Amino acid sequence: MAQNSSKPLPYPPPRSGNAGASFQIHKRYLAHLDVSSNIVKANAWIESMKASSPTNTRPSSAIISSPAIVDEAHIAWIGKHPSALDQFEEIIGASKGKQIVMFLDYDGTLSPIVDDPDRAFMSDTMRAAVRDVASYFPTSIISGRCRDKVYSFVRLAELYYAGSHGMDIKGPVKGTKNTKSKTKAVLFQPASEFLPMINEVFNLLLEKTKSTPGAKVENNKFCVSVHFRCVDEKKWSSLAEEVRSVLKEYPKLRITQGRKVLEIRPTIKWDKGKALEFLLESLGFADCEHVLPVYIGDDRTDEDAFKVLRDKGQGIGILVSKFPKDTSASYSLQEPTEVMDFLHRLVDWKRKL
Ligand SMILES: O=P(O)(O)OC[C@H]1O[C@H](O[C@H]2O[C@H](CO)[C@@H](O)[C@H](O)[C@H]2O)[C@H](O)[C@@H](O)[C@@H]1O
Repeated sequence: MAQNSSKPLPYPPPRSGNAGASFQIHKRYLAHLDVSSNIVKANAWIESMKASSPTNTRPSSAIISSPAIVDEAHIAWIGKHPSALDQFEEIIGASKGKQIVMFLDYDGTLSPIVDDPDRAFMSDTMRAAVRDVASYFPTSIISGRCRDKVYSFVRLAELYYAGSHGMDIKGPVKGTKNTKSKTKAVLFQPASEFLPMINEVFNLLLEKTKSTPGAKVENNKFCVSVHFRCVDEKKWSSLAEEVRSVLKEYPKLRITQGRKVLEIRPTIKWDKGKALEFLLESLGFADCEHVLPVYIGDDRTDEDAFKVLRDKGQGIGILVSKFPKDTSASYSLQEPTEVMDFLHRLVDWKRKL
């Protein structure tokens, strides 16, 4: 059994460099965070949701055997996924002779995580940073949210939007100066046949969960989110069981976990990674060597996009996280304010060219 410890964890986690390379990361710690199956039992969902969005910046003491191990884990993790701000020159170096194309997740990346999903507003300064970035580089928002909802938060008409985890893609009507092809209004909805089923399940989940204080069900058009953030943790198992009991009648739907949320979506082979590939193609960069996709995201569903970039050996994945997570991203940023700093640096660099 792991022991509790009173020694505070370093915050912010150490940033600089190669010190971490010599440490072996604590395997049990990361293994705990890695749940690769999409359909897992209710308890595993719960553990995964807790791990992906801890209530404070300290990893759960239940999975750490000593503070020294936590320090080592942090340092080793930063060694493997260094700050995209610290390594800015390296990232820029990789873009030489290439067109940077930006992909940005919304919640936890452009807006801080808050209790009420309807109030996850983006700051005006972040909006200005995204607008500036989009004036130099083709830019897409890829979100688990319903596309209209994420647009209502971002309100920038010049961007591409991929809502419902990439199952609802729409481009700007006008082409931008950065696109290689003459851009037509892109619209792609690979899961449209699931719409009636998703609505049915949304209503069933609303009914089923209404007796659980704090539970919230959100209709994201081609998927549904069941929020646990405001539910007493003692009730998480029964809430997860309610979700599972509804879903067992719908074998064509699957459940994935995010930050204190269960996400119900069609079983089709489509995710944020596929959306990234689709958007690159729509922008005229399919099989192109002269493109550098940069994807920034904070959640488990963003891993599909990080993995596409890693498997292609092309592009830059940046995970937004304050604590070690198993990830296919190469770099890290700690929180949305660091994302904004990174966007500013990109724009400043481009303006000086
Ligand atoms: O792909 P994303 O844009 O990151 O969307 C994933 C989910 O984000 C939202 O939930 C998360 O943010 C909420 C607001 O900060 C927070 O209350 C919740 O606990 C987080 O899970 C959104 O509401 C979900 O529908 C998305 O699936």
